Amino acid sequence: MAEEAETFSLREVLVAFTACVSEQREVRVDPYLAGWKGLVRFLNCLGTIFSFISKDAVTKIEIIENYRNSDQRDKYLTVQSMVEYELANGLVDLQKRSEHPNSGCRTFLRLHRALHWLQMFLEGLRTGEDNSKTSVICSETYDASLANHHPWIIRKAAGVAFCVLPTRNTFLETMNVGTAEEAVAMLGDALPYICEVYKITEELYAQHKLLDLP
Ligand SMILES: CCCCCCCC/C=C\CCCCCCCC(=O)N[C@@H](COP(=O)(O)O)[C@H](O)/C=C/CCCCCCCCCCCCC
Repeated sequence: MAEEAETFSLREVLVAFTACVSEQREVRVDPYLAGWKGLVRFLNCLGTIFSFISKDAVTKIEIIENYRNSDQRDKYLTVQSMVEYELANGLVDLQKRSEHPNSGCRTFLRLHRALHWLQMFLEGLRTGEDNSKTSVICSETYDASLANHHPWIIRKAAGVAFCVLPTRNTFLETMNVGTAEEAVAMLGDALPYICEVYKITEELYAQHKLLDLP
């Protein structure tokens, strides 16, 4: 675990998200997944109580990675090309999970919702008081976002896990970018990029009426 903590770098994660948006305002899938993989590495350092969360994230990352490693890899280069390809070929379960339970669109939507939480959580960390509780920032932002899509049992388990999170400054210092102040400055630089990735994806999914995929 200590080894994983050493290899986690907030800088790498944030750089991945800053590389997501192309000049055509498309969201590139590979850096998006790289960003999530870095976050999962960080989550694994926080203790086994978070394993059920990281396992679910890894499952979803791997589903999309498998598309990127398949014969159809080019169709999954960006979120836009993925949506276009899967919809045009009837590869998305729109009403009920049945023939295509792990479509790229459905799986990406789960990560996209989690990105909304991440955006709010990082903003809460960035603007919080020195000794504010990460657990409170985490549960407030979770309740305002992802929790709306989770059943009671997951919400309960998540609430219990959040209780072990350290104070804000300790949390910021584990990010391997220097002092808490330096981590805050880096978050300030990177958050607009994360917000942009979220906004573009949200608009795309809304345009195609995909925001409630089962
Ligand atoms: C920059 C460093 C600081 C931030 C560190 C954050 C680290 C977060 C790393 C990963 C976040 C995990 C993302 C989880 C994706 C969840 C996707 C999802 O909603 N899955 C549910 C629905 O899936 P289907 O059943 O429809 O296939 C699934 O039911 C969920 C299961 C697991 C529970 C998810 C709880 C998520 C809580 C939010 C993350 C808390 C991490 C706190 C650590 C600071």
